Amino acid sequence: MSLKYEVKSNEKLGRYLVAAKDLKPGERILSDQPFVLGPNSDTSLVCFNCYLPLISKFLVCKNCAVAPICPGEGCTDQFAKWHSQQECNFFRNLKLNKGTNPMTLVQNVGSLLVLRAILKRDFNHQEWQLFMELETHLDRRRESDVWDFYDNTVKFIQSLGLLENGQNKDLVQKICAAIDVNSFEVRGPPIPAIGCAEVLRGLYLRAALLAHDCIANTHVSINDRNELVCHASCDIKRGDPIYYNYTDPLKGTSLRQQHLMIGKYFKCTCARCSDITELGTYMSSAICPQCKTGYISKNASVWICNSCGKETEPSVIEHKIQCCVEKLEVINKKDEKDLEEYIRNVLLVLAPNHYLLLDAKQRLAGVLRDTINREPRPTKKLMRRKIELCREILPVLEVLSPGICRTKAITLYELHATTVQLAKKMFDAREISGSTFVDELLIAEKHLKRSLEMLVIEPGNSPEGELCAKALEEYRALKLTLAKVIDGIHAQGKTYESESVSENVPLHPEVD
Ligand SMILES: C[S@@+](CC[C@H](N)C(=O)[O-])C[C@H]1O[C@@H](n2cnc3c(N)ncnc32)[C@H](O)[C@@H]1O
Repeated sequence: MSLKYEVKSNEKLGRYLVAAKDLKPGERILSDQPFVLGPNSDTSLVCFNCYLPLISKFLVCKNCAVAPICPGEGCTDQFAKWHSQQECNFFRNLKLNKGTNPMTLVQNVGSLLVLRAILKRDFNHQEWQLFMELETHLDRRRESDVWDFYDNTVKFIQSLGLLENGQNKDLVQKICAAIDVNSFEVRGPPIPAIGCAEVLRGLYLRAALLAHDCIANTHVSINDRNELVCHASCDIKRGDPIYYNYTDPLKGTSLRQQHLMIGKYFKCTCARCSDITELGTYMSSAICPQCKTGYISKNASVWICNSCGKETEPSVIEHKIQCCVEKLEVINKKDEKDLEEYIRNVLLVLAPNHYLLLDAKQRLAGVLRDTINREPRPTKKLMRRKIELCREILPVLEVLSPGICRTKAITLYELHATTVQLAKKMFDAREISGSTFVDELLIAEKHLKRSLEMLVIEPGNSPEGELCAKALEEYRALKLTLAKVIDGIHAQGKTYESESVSENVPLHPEVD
């Protein structure tokens, strides 16, 4: 199969990938196995073989008698194994020749990824060369705190005798930098019965060449076996750069730029970063304190209103926004009332799609989902509110993550689920006719279909892949319910006629 991408290089981006042919949304561009994968520098202890967190006890590998591994039955077959034969032999020699004991590795688990990368030098020379060619921004790091932060890792690697005569410590700093600048977050194996997992970092030599844009044209997923797959999220024309978003698209420009500058050492100049309205979403804007109708956005150091054109003193507005940030930090983000109150108050200060409001709305939709699924008789009011929140979030996602997007797929799935639940409740209570019920089910079907179109590219063995399987079952069930309701209408001697419920008007918006 011919490659879907080519590697190019320019002064601004360094090396980057471009489409070698026209690419369609959902088309696979590349897949990649990790060069190295491992825990973060601040992680707690994990099994050296499968990366499952080791909470209270651990065993050591029988062969090397050094590497901490899962207790009891040992690691399950489900997850990839990282304690290779070469590493095991290396540890065994350390134990025999230097008296290295398991506690040394336990205390240095944050340096394991660097250790595993340096061991590749002797066992996979070709990949090692590619790894050494990655962008590191080493000179900029030399003057920063991060250089001192990795001093312990340098000392640890040195103590293992891995730096040959004359090889300077910069090699370790370079490995740390290559990992920081180029790695992807990877979900570690979930703890059985608890479900939560460590966040790992994986370095993928081909995917590392993807350049950044705050409006990506790709969708990246990593499956349980740690394979990374990159799909086109929208149409990409031959010769166009292939972009991945290194930051969180649901954060405002200043936070995204801060993240890119600190972690990746560049100032993003993409279309979204160059537009004070963030492509018309006003995601970092506030309500103009002067005209009270327009939105003020920051242009260089000036806050200016899009309606009355007046400027607002930066310290005044920045103080207000900071209060909203701090308030969100302290409220109980699992409490419906706290979140509702926060949204109510902050709507008086910030533009309606401000990223703080979107964050609170997403959390509230999650809380409502849990309540609706838990309660035997959830109220219509709860369901309507959840539908309203999904409808408010979706248009912003359409602008910021056009095409295939994981958050959009999940939000559409949630919107479909609650639309079905609400319509069913009202139909069972004879509050709506059979035809209105069918109309609502058809709207839900449309949302579910769009969600499925995005979820189908998720790996089967990921939470999103599992959601895809569930959504498929629900799609079949929805089709059956639709047929049954239409049959019921016919059995009454009537015909189904669309009552054309507008999608934007919540069904029967009276309060319960
Ligand atoms: C993950 S690496 C990408 C591969 C890298 N260009 C190389 O040649 O090895 C990330 C680095 O690429 C550059 N880069 C990626 N996207 C960029 C962008 N939109 N603007 C400026 N630099 C970018 C920055 O130097 C960044 O630290």
